[in-house]
Amino acid sequence: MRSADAPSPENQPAAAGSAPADPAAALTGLRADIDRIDAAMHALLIERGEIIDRLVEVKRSRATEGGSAFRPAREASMMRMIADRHRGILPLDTVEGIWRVIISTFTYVQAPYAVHADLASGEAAMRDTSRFHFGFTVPFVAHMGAGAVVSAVAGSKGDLGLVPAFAPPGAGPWWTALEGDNAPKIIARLPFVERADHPAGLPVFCIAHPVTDGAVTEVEMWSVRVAGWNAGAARALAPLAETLAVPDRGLDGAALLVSIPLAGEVGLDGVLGALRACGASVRSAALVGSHASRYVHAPAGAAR
Ligand SMILES: O=C(O)C(=O)C[C@]1(C(=O)O)C=C[C@@H](O)C=C1
Repeated sequence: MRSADAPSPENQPAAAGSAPADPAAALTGLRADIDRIDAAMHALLIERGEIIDRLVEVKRSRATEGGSAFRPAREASMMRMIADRHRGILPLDTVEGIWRVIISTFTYVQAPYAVHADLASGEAAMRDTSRFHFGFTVPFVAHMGAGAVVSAVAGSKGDLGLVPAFAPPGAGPWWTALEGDNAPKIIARLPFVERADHPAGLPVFCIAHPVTDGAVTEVEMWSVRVAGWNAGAARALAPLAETLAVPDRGLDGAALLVSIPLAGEVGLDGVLGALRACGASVRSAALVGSHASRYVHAPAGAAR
């Protein structure tokens, strides 16, 4: 069998600028090549499904495996490999979207789940993000507010939640509901592959029951409650860690969701120290998840 990525010799494209002697025959031949490639890709997807069947059996035999099929670390590394090896005229967005749908749908066939999304800060962008990353086979459930999303995930067997990775005006401290060993956790930040013109670029946190296998811990997410929150503390934190801050319990209380890269120099102690140095007192700090570090992709030749 000829390799799917090599055009048949008789269908080699004419050299640039030179028209083929028989354009109709050339078109027929090129379409035959496209049919051959489509059939090979389809056969590979069917074979991928058979591999997933075997993978499910292996997972069942391992004590470490939980009920959910999500493996965020594996997904992040796959998306990075895909972005790195991509070339040619097909836009990276398309390649990324195709693989997101492949992976999410194969996750779904392993263990069905729904995606609960918070539409409170706009429906169109959140729907686009959900469909881009999870396709149309995985059911989409709309909610108004991140708290409702967290509750839906907590009450489900293995569903996912999507909430904006920013605090819209009036948002509450939804992440405090992630405190506690058995509460849902942040397991990913999407999109995996970040770039300025991403077609589904709304930054979202992905929430699920705690991942027992395959969690990615490059960035830890901490829920921190402080009293004495003030403008100086907010300014001191800004260069140290990405933080969502909303009012909490009384006039000068704040609930913070702090992203702390494990490879970074600051760490949780540095963040808490900076808060204290500005007169804020730290009431509690709880780990509420982790995710892969941002993978910023720039086109070849552009600065990363
Ligand atoms: O590698 C796994 O554990 C899989 O379940 C396979 C697969 C995939 O389709 O590639 C699906 C779900 C996981 O989140 C990661 C990858």
